[in-house]
Amino acid sequence: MEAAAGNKAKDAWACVRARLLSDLGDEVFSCWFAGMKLESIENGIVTHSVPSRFLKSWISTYYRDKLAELWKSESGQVRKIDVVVRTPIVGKVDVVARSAAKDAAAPENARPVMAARDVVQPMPRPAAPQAVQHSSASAQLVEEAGSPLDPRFTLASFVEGGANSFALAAARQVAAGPGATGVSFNPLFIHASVGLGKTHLLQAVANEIRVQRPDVKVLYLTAEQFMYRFVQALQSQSAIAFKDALRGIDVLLIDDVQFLHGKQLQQEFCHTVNSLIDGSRQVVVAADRPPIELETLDERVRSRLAGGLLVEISEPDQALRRAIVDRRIEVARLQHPDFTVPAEVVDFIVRNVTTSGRDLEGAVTRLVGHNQLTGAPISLAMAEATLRDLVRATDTRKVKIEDIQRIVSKHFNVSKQDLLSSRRTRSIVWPRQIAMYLAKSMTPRSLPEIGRRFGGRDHTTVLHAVRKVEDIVQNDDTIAQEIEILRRMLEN
Ligand SMILES: Nc1ncnc2c1ncn2[C@@H]1O[C@H](COP(=O)(O)OP(=O)(O)OP(=O)(O)O)[C@@H](O)[C@H]1O
Repeated sequence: MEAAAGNKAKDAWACVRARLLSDLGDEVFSCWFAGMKLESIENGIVTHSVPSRFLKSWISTYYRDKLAELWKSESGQVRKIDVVVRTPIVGKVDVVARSAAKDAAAPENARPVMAARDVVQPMPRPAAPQAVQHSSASAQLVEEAGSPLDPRFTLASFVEGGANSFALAAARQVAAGPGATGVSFNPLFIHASVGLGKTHLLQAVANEIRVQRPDVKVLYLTAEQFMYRFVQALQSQSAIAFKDALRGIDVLLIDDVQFLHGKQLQQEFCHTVNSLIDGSRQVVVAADRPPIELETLDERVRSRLAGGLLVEISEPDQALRRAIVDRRIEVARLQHPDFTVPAEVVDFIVRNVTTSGRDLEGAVTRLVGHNQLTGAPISLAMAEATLRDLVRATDTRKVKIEDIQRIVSKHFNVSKQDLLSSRRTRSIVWPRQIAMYLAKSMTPRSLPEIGRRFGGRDHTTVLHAVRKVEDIVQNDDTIAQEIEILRRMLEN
């Protein structure tokens, strides 16, 4: 935005915010709009960004008209409101929201975001197993609240490798219960970027407990489902019964906790987790980043979650990728015994699809689909054509911290050594902060890892740098453009 136009837009947004606050009240405003930012106004289209896919859908479904009405009263030229998802912590907009939403159980009208989990799915997914019946009404209430489990997600079907062996060992331990070894980690917090097996592991724990320890009350919920159920219970005046029922759970598994929003819901979540842990019940939580980086969560919730065992699943190495592909081919062959994949095609997938278990599975699934639909045997040429976009997606996501350090050093004319040193002169501190900001926004690396790669700095130093640059980018168009140029250089 031009400076004058930018200021006008910011003023208009301040007025719209104030009207939202006064019309909707403090609680609703802080729940849905506190993290909303104005990204741009172009050709009558106002683009807002929010920190999560869930918020995007909720606001688009329930508040888009309200936003449009308020914006139109500020400027007659506004025609349309767009809401997009920005990546957390930094202000980068990620318009392509992740497709997986795991709440198949929530009623359609109460569920703004429900994309199909796997678009290409050659094997019919078996129906979810019947919920274990517990006698009391409260147990029944909780059973109904749970998200359905995918019976394919078991500990046995989870392929072990260096990237996930610690997480798998912790999951096995929780599934076996503290009685098995006397050791317990509470809460167990598993974090990993997209598609690396968090949901698989959490559901595997629930599936295992249901089979091996049927007396144990286990509940798997996504954070979104937790929110829906709580809101439903509040509306139907059954909140107390619902809270009691939740607190009677033996093992509570909450997935995608980065989507937990709203002050009251976070408080309820925190109370539930506290009372379970205080009562020696097990809590397992998964998220796409460690607790310290869950910026939308209340400080108390973050510190509670950080107080147990933190386990990261990192990107699969070559051996693990190969094992996942081999396993997936084996499973496909159960249904399609003629399905064969030449070794060179397996090598091609393992070398080129490097980011997640989901993409590796997707690659095999596509080959099955192609093979079944066309009858053509799998060949390298066919794989290259069919998997082109998966390979390209992998390539573009591969910005390395070393590249960021190299390009930022060159751009600001400082040496890489200075960038990693402890020198505190402004001419070095600023490029260093920009480099850390880019590392956070363009790579899947966590704050502690970025800190380590920048001369062994603490994660709080990285967080400070990220926030500082983010603030400046919001308010200074020249610096925003300079950073955009660096971003493009890195993407090319
Ligand atoms: N180590 C593994 N062994 C077997 N399958 C795996 C492994 N890692 C990932 N997968 C498979 O990849 C797919 C994606 O995994 P999952 O949904 O558990 O990822 P996630 O970390 O929860 O992703 P998201 O952050 O998008 O929710 C699943 O079908 C899962 O079975």
